[in-house]
Amino acid sequence: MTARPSPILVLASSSPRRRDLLAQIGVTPGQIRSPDIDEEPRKGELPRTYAERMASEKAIAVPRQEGEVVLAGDTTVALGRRILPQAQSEEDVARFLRMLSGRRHRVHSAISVIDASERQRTRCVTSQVRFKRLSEEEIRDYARSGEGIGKAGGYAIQGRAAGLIDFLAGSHSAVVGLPLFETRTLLKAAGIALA
Ligand SMILES: Cc1cn([C@H]2C[C@H](O)[C@@H](COP(=O)(O)OP(=O)(O)OP(=O)(O)O)O2)c(=O)[nH]c1=O
Repeated sequence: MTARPSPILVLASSSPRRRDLLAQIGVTPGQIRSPDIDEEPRKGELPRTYAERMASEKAIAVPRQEGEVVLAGDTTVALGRRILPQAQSEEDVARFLRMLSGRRHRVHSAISVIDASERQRTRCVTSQVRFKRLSEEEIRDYARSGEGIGKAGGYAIQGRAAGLIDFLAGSHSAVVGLPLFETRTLLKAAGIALA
């Protein structure tokens, strides 16, 4: 019996973080394709359901050729039932941090993999994060750093925000953008060669 060649991995993401996270577990995608989907939450949609739907839709949205495996992800920051979107400006970052200051919030990080036989599997990891009680000066300094712009919830745990976070339960890699344990498991199941 001849061993089947490992399929080509397509990363359906425009996020450099997701590329770096994959590299951390020794995976280099053969192709990177940006998904273009409507990211507006549905009315009353719960944050976890939204994260799963986004990851699933991103995986479906990119063009796929025979023999390719597609991986997509979505990281959603939630305060109760409320979704905090990607911060677009320093003002957004400051506003989100004022909301997050001193209380726990959840980060839902979903991944979705479509394997070469078109089977799609989606998983979601939920982590809890708490910022210390932030002073107005800390909030302004962080917002001014620009780090939180383009990030869900307006912060980056892999950056200087780590110095303001006093509690994390769950998966650090998931908060950054990809739950690496679950990612490895799904990629293995899809036949991607992994160490
Ligand atoms: C909470 C948090 C989010 N983020 C980032 C990861 C994601 O890039 C972004 C969440 O937005 P996503 O919609 O998950 O991803 P994206 O739009 O950047 O990329 P794509 O959809 O093409 O894959 O926030 C961090 O880098 N660090 C953090 O601590």
